Amino acid sequence: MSNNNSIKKPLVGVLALQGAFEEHQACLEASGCRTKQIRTVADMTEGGEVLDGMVLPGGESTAMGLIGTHRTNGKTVWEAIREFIDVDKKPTWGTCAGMILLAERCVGASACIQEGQALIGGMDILVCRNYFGSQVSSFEMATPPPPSVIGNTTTNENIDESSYPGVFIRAPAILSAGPDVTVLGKVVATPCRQAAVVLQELERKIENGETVIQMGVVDAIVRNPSQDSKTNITYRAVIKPPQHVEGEEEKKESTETNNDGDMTIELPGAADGSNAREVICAVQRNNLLCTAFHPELTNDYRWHKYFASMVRESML
Ligand SMILES: NC(=O)CC[C@H](N)C(=O)O
Repeated sequence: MSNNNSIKKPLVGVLALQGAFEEHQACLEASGCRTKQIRTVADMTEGGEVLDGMVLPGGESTAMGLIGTHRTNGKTVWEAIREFIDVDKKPTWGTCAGMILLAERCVGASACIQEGQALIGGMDILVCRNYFGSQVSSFEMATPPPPSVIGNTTTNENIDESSYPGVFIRAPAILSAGPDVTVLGKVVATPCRQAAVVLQELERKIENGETVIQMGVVDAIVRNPSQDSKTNITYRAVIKPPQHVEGEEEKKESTETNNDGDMTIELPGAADGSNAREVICAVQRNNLLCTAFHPELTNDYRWHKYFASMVRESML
């Protein structure tokens, strides 16, 4: 095994089934990485060089799920990516549709998939698809800047703490995040009409004390037992109403996950009559990074540089 990683440029795979993969490649290359388009399981190892990280781009998560879970023989691309994340612990970043794929739980209409959205999972978050509206209501909004790059920051590299131009295109929002997820950014935004209906239905169920498993609009990942001891658990993600113990101070945004994978959530409340809510737009959990917006559609490489630093750090 060659160990000259300090001079080796990281090799980042970009899932290229559909969506904005070429734009990600350009930004990653401008941030000191080499890139490779990934369409099949074989692409992930072909050529003898292992990938150091992976990016799942924006696009259409249902379409990507249909291709990514298609099995000809051997592993599906989704299974290979799960292993890449869980077993190899390689840095993986999902943007927009890619973030949906990395979520453990997802609400929002996915009309054509009966068994629920084909999620890869791994990030302990509940996302709402298309929260910010349809394609025509795409917009740009200031979002918090990414964390500063990890590792050897040269002193002459200025740390830019100005807001980051978030490009939101049919973007999902994160409604709640588990206790070991680091929230890297929040925005205040009104859900689109369709998302408001989904939220209302979720809120109604939660208020009635109903446990949400799959309610038509809720797609929850179902893990299968596998050979690997690390993932040798079968659970169905379940959303339960929050348990308020009398006298205990009410916890904001409480999200707890027990060992069965059940999740107790509290949805972000409407701030005022406009129904705007404070939702999460960027998170990290160990080797996983998710952003609801599209950093690959701007000339601001700060998020790509941050991810590149996560990848370099993992190679040490
Ligand atoms: N720009 C995007 O990636 C949009 C995501 C899309 N709304 C989905 O559900 O997959």
